[in-house]
Amino acid sequence: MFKGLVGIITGGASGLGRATAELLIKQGGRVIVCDLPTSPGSDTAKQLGENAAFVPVDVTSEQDVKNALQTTMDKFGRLDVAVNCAGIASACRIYNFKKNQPFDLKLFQKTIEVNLVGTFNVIRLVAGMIGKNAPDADGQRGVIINTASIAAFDGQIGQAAYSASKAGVVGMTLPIARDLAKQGIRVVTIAPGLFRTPMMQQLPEPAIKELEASVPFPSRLGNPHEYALLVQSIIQNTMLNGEVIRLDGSLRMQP
Ligand SMILES: NC(=O)C1=CN([C@@H]2O[C@H](COP(=O)(O)OP(=O)(O)OC[C@H]3O[C@@H](n4cnc5c(N)ncnc54)[C@H](O)[C@@H]3O)[C@@H](O)[C@H]2O)C=CC1
Ligand SMILES: C[C@]12CCC(=O)C=C1CC[C@@H]1[C@@H]2[C@@H](O)C[C@@]2(C)[C@H]1CC[C@]2(O)C(=O)C=O
Repeated sequence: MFKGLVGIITGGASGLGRATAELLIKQGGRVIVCDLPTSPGSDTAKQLGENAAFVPVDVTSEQDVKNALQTTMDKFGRLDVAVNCAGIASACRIYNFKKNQPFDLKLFQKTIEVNLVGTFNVIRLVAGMIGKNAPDADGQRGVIINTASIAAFDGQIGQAAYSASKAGVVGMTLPIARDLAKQGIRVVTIAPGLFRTPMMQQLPEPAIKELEASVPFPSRLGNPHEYALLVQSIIQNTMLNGEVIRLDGSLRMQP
């Protein structure tokens, strides 16, 4: 299905990113796994086989992302798809009245820096390389897929930083799609609900059970493969552009 296709996946060493790398390779694609040097990215790429390579990347660094693009060119000669999965979760109330402590400003800045600025940094750099592709019969050169969260719309208590970072990803989806439309590069954002990944598994199992029960149907955490299936569908469907797609079993998170 994806023979000849080359993708970059940030946050590709874990969770949603890793499942996406697995599916793209299974469908005949080749993948550059980008993740922090401290991540298991190198082992992940080995497990994925010869159609994968790992490049240590902090998505907030211009130089790191440029290195990843250089490796993509050297190893696979082109880039068709970028999937932005790198992200961090944070939780802090705006003011802790028991401790007389305001929200930690550094935590707010870090969350925005990785989730929003990091995603933007990758988009602005991959666009140049995807734009070099010859257009297909439909005039398309490639696709950029971002990961927001339903917290962009129904942010919970303690989620001001995380929700703001993801709302930023939602907000820039349409204008960037418009910026890149003439080059035939599509931009689509997925807003996942609750997925069973290491990010979620920091929570104790009883808390996870409670979260699962809050999902109308199916009342369970999403499987990362289900996220990857949506990535596959976005790649295949050229009409999808400038949109944010919720993938959440119709969950609307409570305060
Ligand atoms: N798991 C869930 O329920 C949901 C996750 N999301 C979002 O999906 C994305 C993927 O999350 P998961 O797979 O669940 O988490 P995860 O924690 O399993 O994977 C995230 C990956 O991003 C990498 N990463 C973190 N900071 C980075 C940086 N500065 N540069 C490069 N890589 C970095 C981590 O090393 C990790 O491998 C995140 O953006 C997250 O906010 C959104 C909604 C729900
Ligand atoms: C805030 C949540 C839920 C309540 C809890 O006990 C612990 C949490 C920390 C991780 C959060 C939880 C929830 O808000 C959903 C998100 C924001 C989760 C991190 C990723 C998350 O699954 C998401 O982005 C959902 O859309």
